[in-house]
Amino acid sequence: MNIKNIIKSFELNKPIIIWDEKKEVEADFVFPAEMVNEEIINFFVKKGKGLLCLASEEDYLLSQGFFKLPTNNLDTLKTNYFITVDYISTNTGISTKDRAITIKKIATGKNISEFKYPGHIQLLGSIGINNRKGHTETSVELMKFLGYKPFSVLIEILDKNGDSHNYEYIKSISSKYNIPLINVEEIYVEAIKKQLYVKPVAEAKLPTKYGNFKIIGFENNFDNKEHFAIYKGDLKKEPLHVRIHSECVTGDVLSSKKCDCGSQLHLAMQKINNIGDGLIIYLRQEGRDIGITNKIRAYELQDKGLDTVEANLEIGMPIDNRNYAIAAQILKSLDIKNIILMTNNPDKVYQLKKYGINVIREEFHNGEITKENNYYLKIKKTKMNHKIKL
Ligand SMILES: Nc1nc2c(ncn2[C@@H]2O[C@H](COP(=O)(O)OP(=O)(O)OP(=O)(O)O)[C@@H](O)[C@H]2O)c(=O)[nH]1
Ligand SMILES: [Mg+2]
Ligand SMILES: [Mg+2]
Ligand SMILES: [Zn+2]
Repeated sequence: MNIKNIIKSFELNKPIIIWDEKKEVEADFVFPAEMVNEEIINFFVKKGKGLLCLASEEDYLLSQGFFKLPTNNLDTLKTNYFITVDYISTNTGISTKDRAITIKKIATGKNISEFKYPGHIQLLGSIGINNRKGHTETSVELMKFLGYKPFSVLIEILDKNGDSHNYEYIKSISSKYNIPLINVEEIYVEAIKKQLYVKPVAEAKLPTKYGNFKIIGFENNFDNKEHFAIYKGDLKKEPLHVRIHSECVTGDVLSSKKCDCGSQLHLAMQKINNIGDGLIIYLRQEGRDIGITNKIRAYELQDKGLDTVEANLEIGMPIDNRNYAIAAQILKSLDIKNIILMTNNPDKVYQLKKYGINVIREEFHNGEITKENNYYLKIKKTKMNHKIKL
């Protein structure tokens, strides 16, 4: 993401385009609300043609007295619509001049007492990029880390025929007007690198069968799950040995032989105890983050002959739903940047690097191979590209 180009575009009174390939190429023009003017609104409604919206943080809007529209919850995209408003001194509210005034007034901190409603500016509440990766959240987040006030104006782009979701058209608009095209995912990654949603809040001794460790608890505003970490020695050691372990209650707690999880966890504890310095992050991502009940559903199908990949797909779940942004956040909260990662899973390495962690190298980390987990591990190796030695 080229931040200079984005700011340059705004300074030339041009928007940027934020697009989302996952939502079948939804693309919106986006501009900082604090800089809005008639000319840009005119461009938005002429070339964008969708619904003109002003996005801001939900908590802020609520604190200013703006409120949400009732919903029957049938909108699967979960757009967080607030009321529509016009600034009190506007005329009909619909002219580009009126709309620019309304937007500016919201961005300068006016509260609901100075607005008429319903009106012509649709308000949207951002619930944070960690909770939802929509245009609302990404555009507000982008404003924040570019140093603008956290208010964005946005409008969905419809093509010549009035259709949305046309990537070729969006690319052509971007090059015709020389407007930077930015992906939702790029903004998400940048937010994970720049912001800190997690902080260590408690630490205690944890003597174990495998050595004397310390355990750390976190305040987590990222996904609100109770992830924790254990470590031994000096966390300042560089590069630090790190194991990022996803919860497997059947393997870790019940000593199930169906997988290698419990043995991998204990091996990591033994290794770190021997090395003297290292960290294990225990992520509450049961069942590759589909939850224990879904994992049991998948196990039921595996009893009937499906493999671990087919079973997840059969119950309508992704093969692997894990996002390691939270692991990158925990490392960042502990001031750890350079690591040796104990894993056979290339996706852990790929994602951590993407989120700004310097994985100096990966250390092969085989658990116990049993007759019960052999087929499962073979599938992980062949279908999920894990570097398991069988
Ligand atoms: N959905 C599903 N999840 C499983 C199955 N078997 C194990 N898991 C989950 O897979 C995850 C394994 O976590 P890890 O051992 O940290 O990760 P990994 O992908 O094996 O990668 P490395 O061990 O680092 O090489 C845990 O969340 C388990 O609960 C299965 O058959 N189906
Ligand atoms: Mg939209
Ligand atoms: Mg594993
Ligand atoms: Zn397991």
